[in-house]
Amino acid sequence: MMVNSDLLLRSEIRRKPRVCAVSYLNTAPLVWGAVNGPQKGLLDLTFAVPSICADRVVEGDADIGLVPAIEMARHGLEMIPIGIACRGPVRSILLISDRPFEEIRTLAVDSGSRTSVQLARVILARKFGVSPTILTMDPDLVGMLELADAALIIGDAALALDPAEIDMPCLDLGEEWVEMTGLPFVFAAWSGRKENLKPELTELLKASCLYGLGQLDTIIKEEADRRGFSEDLVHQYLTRNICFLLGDEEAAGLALYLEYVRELDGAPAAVTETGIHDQTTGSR
Ligand SMILES: C=C(O[C@@H]1C=C(C(=O)O)C=C[C@H]1O)C(=O)O
Repeated sequence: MMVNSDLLLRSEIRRKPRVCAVSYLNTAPLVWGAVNGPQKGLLDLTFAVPSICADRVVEGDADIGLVPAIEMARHGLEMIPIGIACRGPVRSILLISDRPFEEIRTLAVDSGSRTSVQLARVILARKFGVSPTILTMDPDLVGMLELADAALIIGDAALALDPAEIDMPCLDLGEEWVEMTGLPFVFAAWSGRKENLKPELTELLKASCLYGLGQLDTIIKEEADRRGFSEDLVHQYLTRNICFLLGDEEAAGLALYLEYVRELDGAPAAVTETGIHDQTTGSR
């Protein structure tokens, strides 16, 4: 008995950290070191849409995940200051409407999203004075607009659309947020239960990200090819739209977002930060 529990304990200790990353293009730099670089083989890494990343962390199936900001707050998770943020247009969070925004009564949202659904509610309420009913669906613009007045599409599905070719009112919610508040917006960050955010793991994730940021030319070529996007789009997206290192301004943007969501319907607490104390921002 003693021997068995001892073995169990040791295998627990040796088990690789279970990390759930977002499957979209924006996550490639964050995991590049863990997939292709010096951190390769050190993590039990899986990929999923953001809503599933949150579920895996909350249900204990992952130690840490790229968790949508709203879910970090809802579940009292801690975060490390590395994730997906923007300081202007984000390009991949699009709200497309078949009528003026003030007339939206129903909004179909991508089932992979959690943070941007609440961001859409905040922008629609504060700027356009509407509080639509939310319908959760697969990210198919035509199908969404058959059932709702407007559609929220995120991630690679949004990158596959060309906003210039959409003949309907279209909002970039990153741009809307920055215009409204003067602060960056944080969509997701590496996050988990306090006891799982071990310093070695947070250092490893930081090293993987820094490695990725040093390999952007390679990432742009390989990911453009793999995902069927133009290199120009991927270059613009990863070097101008998305920020990866979260600093004090991102923290302020996150706190304000949570306050605005709380004003809409009460609840989410603040998110606490842990692990890495280097507050360099990722703006370029
Ligand atoms: C900017 C993005 O951020 C994403 C949006 C999220 C959300 O809406 O819950 C969560 C994770 C991020 O990957 C995007 O994927 O387009």
